[in-house]
Amino acid sequence: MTNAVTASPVLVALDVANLSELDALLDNLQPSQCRLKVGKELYTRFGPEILNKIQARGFEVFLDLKFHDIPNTVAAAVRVAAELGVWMVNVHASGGEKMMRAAREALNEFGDRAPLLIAVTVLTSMSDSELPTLGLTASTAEEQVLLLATLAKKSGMDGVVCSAREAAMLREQLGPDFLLVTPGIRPANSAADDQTRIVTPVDAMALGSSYLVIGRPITRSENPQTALAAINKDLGIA
Ligand SMILES: O=C(O)c1cc(=O)[nH]c(=O)n1[C@@H]1O[C@H](COP(=O)(O)O)[C@@H](O)[C@H]1O
Repeated sequence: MTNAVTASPVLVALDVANLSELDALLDNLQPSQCRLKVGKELYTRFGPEILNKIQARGFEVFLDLKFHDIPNTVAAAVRVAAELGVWMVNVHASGGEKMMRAAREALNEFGDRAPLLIAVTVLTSMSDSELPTLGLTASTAEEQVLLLATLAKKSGMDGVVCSAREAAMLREQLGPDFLLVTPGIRPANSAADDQTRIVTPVDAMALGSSYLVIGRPITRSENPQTALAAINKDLGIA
């Protein structure tokens, strides 16, 4: 997508439970400072209307519903996301090559207006020790991330969601243009919460991240705008 409204790589995760919390955040944040991510909680409660509301304020939106289903269903879902005008949408890479290719083909018909299509690899809340419980033979999350990211690139994805801890390895293996969207970002001295594979914003960019997904360190801070401004400043963005 062209005509980006912000130079910031920060995607603020709007994981809020009600409209008053959302409105407080929307009043506090500016489209020139960040993009916004609408996830399962907000979307399940309010539906596509919530996207109109946020986009009407000038924000570009990452619709994070992590689609994972049969190819026909996922293709139809990403097509609707494109019709809703979102800037980025995601699917689970573990849905496989056929599913990802179907999603890609569905978006091709939108040309330049197609949202960026991103595949989730291994969730940043997951640690190496959990992999065997899923029947995965990779001995580390990094190994599984590389496998899924390589498949995602081959299947026509614009990039992947991964931990910034895997960003340098993926940047080297998959080249300069493949987007690396990294959650699990924690400014120094922030609580890790339920994330296990965490990295600071500055380190994440240095490791090769394209976009940083940041939720609670901004949305639960006393002043979200100040928290975001501090992160942008650290990243050298006015
Ligand atoms: O796809 C995502 O955005 C995502 C993938 C992943 O592996 N880990 C992950 O935390 N996320 C999302 O990134 C956000 C992180 O929020 P905080 O942990 O509050 O910064 C949440 O909205 C998660 O749903």
